[in-house]
Amino acid sequence: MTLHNVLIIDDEPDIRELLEITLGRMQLHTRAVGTVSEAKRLLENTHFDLCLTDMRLPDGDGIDLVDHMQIHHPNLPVAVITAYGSVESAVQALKSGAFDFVSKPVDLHNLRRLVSTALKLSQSPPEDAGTQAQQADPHGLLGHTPAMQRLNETILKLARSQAPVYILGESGSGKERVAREIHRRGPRQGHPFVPVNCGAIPAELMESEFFGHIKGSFTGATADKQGLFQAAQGGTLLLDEVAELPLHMQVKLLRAIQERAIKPIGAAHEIPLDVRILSASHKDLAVEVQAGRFRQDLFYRLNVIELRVPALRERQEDIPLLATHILNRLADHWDTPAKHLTSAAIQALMAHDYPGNVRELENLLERAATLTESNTIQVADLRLPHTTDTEHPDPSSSPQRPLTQHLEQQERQTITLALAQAGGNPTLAARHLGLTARQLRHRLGRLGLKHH
Ligand SMILES: Nc1ncnc2c1ncn2[C@@H]1O[C@H](COP(=O)(O)OP(=O)(O)OP(=O)(O)O)[C@@H](O)[C@H]1O
Repeated sequence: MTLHNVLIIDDEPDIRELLEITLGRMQLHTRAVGTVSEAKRLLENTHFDLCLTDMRLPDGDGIDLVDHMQIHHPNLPVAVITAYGSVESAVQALKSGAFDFVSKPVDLHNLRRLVSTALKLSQSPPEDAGTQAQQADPHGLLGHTPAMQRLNETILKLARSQAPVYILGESGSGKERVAREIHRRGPRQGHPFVPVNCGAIPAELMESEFFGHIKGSFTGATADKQGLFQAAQGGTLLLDEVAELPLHMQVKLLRAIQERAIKPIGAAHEIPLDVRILSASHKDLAVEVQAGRFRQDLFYRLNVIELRVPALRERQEDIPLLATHILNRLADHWDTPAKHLTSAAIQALMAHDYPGNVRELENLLERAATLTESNTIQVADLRLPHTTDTEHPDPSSSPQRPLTQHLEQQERQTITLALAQAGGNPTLAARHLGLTARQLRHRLGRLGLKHH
């Protein structure tokens, strides 16, 4: 077995020694230097698997080194050691491309976690965003437009970092899919990805949902319950619709992120956390902060890196590819031959505005594929607002009907998705939907969805 090589940069001999001893016990080989220039020299002719640098060095700061490595050694993970409580410099280092940080005094548990993540990274060099494999990947983000290629490239970079990412984009534009990709392409891939819809959990249950509780800690707590943070241990937690978090939860969340630990309700001790936090919203959080509805300190912690998912109307050229993919998926699902769009129908799809983005395209095609008997979908079958066939009005689209239908379809999709994400487990799906298991059963019955 080859020993992994770690470069330590710190000007305090005591800390250098402590780190060398600790990493040595982890069967790692170390080299330690005290200045930026020595580090740069060593990096030129020695292979390293990880670099651990202090922030304040005699001839520069840790950020200079992070910048240098992004250019000259982009595949080498670098982590910074920050002074106790200096959140700003940690955030700045993450923004510059450091994959993680530890704060002084260095906690050995955190250090070990960081090192093992880093070593996974250095074993798997970044992939090429444009590969065929990725385009054919059913879980990946489809799209050839420059906007999507840029997004895919950024995702691969962010997957290698542990920095919190705030994903901003219109409803249905693919924010959750982006978050899944960040998780799936990074070193946490073998661990859970837990999406939480912050708008769907009743405020009074939120603390227990997030942090868990101990049996008997409040009326109704009849058994110990693991919270969502613990469910995501080792993996990634997506705080979806994060702008909906009530202020009292924002405080608790900030604390959990800062301390990297949680305390279940009624528990005597904190539990250390190893969870990467991603968040998403269709609302602009900066605006929410200005309006006093979102805490600035939490915003600052979540929004270390901001990633915008383009609206579908900004990448119209991707619509044919997406449409074909969706129709093929439906055909697979229904076990029928795939339906095709006429070129006029493709044109019409490309000209549509999509306030509901990719999800709207999916719904629209599902409706068209369901209602069209033939294997070819024509413009009229799409029932786009400006292409409605006025000579043959559809009796089912009386003024009140479309909204009810639309809502029902949304509900159906949300529930189906939740069940799929929960691996078919209705209790888990109900929890993610903010419903009781009984409420979910009732809805499944009403929508005619059978669940086995
Ligand atoms: N680039 C893409 N390629 C393939 N499918 C996509 C892409 N973007 C989005 N989708 C699909 O569109 C649907 C909506 O995406 P997703 O749920 O990620 O959006 P969202 O922005 O999180 O929505 P919301 O704002 O409602 O939470 C999903 O079924 C997703 O798989």
